[in-house]
Amino acid sequence: MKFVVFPPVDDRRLAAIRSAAGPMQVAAPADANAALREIVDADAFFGKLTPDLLAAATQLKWVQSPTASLEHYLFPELIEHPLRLSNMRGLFSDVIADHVMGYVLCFARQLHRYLRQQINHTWSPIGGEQTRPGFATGPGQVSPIDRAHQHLGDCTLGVVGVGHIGSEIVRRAAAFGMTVLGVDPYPRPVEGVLDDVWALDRLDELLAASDYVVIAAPHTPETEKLFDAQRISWMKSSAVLINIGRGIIVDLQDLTDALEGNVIAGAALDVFETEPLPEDHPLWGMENVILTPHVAAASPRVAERHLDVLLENIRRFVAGEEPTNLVDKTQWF
Ligand SMILES: NC(=O)C1=CN([C@@H]2O[C@H](COP(=O)(O)OP(=O)(O)OC[C@H]3O[C@@H](n4cnc5c(N)ncnc54)[C@H](O)[C@@H]3O)[C@@H](O)[C@H]2O)C=CC1
Ligand SMILES: O=C(O)C(=O)CO
Repeated sequence: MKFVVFPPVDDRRLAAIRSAAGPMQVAAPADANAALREIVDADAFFGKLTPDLLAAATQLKWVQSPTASLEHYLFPELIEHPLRLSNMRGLFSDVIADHVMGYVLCFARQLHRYLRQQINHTWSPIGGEQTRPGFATGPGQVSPIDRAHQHLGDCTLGVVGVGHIGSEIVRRAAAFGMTVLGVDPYPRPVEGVLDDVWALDRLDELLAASDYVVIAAPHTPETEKLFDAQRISWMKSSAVLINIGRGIIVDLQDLTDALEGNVIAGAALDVFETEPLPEDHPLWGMENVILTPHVAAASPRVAERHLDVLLENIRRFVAGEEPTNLVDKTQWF
């Protein structure tokens, strides 16, 4: 058996790969021509598979993608090929869920607006001029300041795509006392937190009920521009749209128009239809928008987890077992 790694990885990783591969031969070609020669009799591959490499392979059975998302990895010959493909999903679920809760807490407590004020040394409670929220209007009355700051226990968070990342978001939101909803084409309960994940035909119901809508779905032919003007208009006018899945799922122009027209109250985005977001895009200047540059998955643990998945799948391949994170190539996830 033979395993090819291309493009090359560092020496420490290569040593770990060789150790996991045991009796399986490991080739680490230094350039594309060498990779074309090595892949001819390879059984397994890790890295960036191109149409040329696949065409040269004669007995490839398993490929491990280095990324979670596959929209830039798949091509027609690969989809049709009988080989098994596994991806890197699940490595960042906890840290991305933390990132999402960061967005939620900013909007609930207006932290993103107070940060802007802090830069200008401005003391100005959002919602009004009073300096003692909760006491300004007398017992039992809700002051404008109180109204401008949410109680998370009163809020509903709806997740679109309850997979690895979506499940972690559901767990965290529930721990903050939020009501949680979820839709997924393959609904599976999030144990102890959300028994009834809805089928996709209830997406608009989820949108109408949620104060925070979080997109944690992959880019697939079905999710492309899923959030257009019409779908965004199903959301509450007080709601916030959060996207940490893929930028193409949200029509950026429609979202911009919706924010400018107060169709929804805010947005927090880590991924964009165009990355980097152009410098002159109107979203940069909106006070009710939080933008992060595709960093929701960034964490010091990712590199080790990435290697762990690869090594586990090499071990499984050698043992004749199914890889973890197997992908349905026709569905792109
Ligand atoms: N912002 C970032 O840095 C990162 C973003 N991602 C994105 O997050 C996506 C999800 O990652 P995981 O949760 O690990 O993957 P996963 O495969 O565990 O979960 C994806 C879920 O989305 C569901 N889904 C598929 N089509 C759908 C549709 N039309 N509507 C609603 N749900 C649908 C699937 O059934 C699955 O349950 C990835 O595909 C990737 O695009 C992943 C890693 C980092
Ligand atoms: O692997 C992915 O899909 C990512 O977005 C990593 O940031």
